[in-house]
Amino acid sequence: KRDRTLWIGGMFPQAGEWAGGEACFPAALKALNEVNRRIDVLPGYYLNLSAYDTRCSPGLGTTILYELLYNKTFGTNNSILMLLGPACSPVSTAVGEAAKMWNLIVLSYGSSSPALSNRVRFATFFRTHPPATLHNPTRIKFFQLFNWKRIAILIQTEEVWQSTAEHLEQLARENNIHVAVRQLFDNDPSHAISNLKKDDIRIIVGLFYEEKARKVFCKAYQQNYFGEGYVWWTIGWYADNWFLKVNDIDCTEEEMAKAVEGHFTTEIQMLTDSTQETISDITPQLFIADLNSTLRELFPYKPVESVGGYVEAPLAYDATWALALALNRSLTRTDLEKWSYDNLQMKNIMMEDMENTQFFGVSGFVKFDKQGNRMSKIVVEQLRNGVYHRIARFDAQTGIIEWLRKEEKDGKRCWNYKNNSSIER
Ligand SMILES: CC1(C)CO[C@@H](CC(=O)O)CN1
Repeated sequence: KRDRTLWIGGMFPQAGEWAGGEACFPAALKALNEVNRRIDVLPGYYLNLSAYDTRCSPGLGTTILYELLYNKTFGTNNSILMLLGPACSPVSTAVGEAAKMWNLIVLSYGSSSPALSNRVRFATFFRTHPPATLHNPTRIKFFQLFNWKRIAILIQTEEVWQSTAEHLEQLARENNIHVAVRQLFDNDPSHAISNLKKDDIRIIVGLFYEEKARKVFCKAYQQNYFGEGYVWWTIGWYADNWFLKVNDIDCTEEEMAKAVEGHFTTEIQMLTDSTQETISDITPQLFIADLNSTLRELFPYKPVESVGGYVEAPLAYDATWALALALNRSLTRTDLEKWSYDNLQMKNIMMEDMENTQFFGVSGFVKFDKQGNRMSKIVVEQLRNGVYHRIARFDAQTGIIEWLRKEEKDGKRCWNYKNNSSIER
């Protein structure tokens, strides 16, 4: 019986730079429904979500935070116990920095900016979406495996990429890998690429968004800086066939296919491969099947994969569960109905309970580190004849690589599929 209500706030972008809320809001609601059906989670209470669309805008997100804090939730005099979201990093940066002033815990499901790991600025911030810096240990692991001591980093001037590059340089130094060249570019990468060529760089880590990736590889093609002997590492979450959308560059599809052939990508694994039942007693596969059918109803004219935030939906589902489980622990230690934004003692209890929350979710094992970050596995893919193949999965916490192409069990051969021994530099 749930005759008492606890309130949480929610921020889900339905438009803007990244409309991740399109799929993440339905996923969060699914988890919330399951939580409210379970008699062992928040017994006696109904967890109510007051959710808003931030349109991925920091300004709008800030006004929504104000609404949630002051205009009470739908006329009740309840304060929200925690905030689920925001998704976009710029919104999390604005809201996350302000929220600590009200002792409000923020649990994002979609923010990748490394800056958000700063525990001084974002004292009450947690996320089930790992920071972009999580790709770096995997890059270093592969450089060590193939004895590459000399690399370059090509960086688009965006905070997320510059802070990722700094972290990568620090890891490289610690593993005596030499970052010979670090090239920044804003819009046109031509000059940066000619510098890489001049320095005879062979291993390049590219940190840029998809639209700039097309420019980079088109310019690389035009400067004949591609093919065997060069190993590019870029980002794995670009749209499929991103390199064939040539209407914003002056290269043909054939030229682009040549330029990008053989490159490697890293991306965070957001849906576990496991088939075991999760905290919500359903398997990850059943979760996805159920989400797909809901999204087909909500977005009948879109393939589910192109619904905003589809890939991150498991992170939103697990964030909702993490929040409910943390509150469930706090309920045994304090009277959450007496929560108010100046209650430091209760905030400390909720912080501790969030820090100690861990469970197996649809995105894999969920546990937060001291910066409020959740760690995940990283998947390495390689583009071969225009098709991405999953090569390996790496867990930075255990240092274990799983080779995913049995015929290349040691992974070594995955380089030599073009016999380009010249890259052993
Ligand atoms: C993997 C990606 C696309 C990285 O950006 C995140 C959004 C953000 O950090 O603003 C969402 N997930």
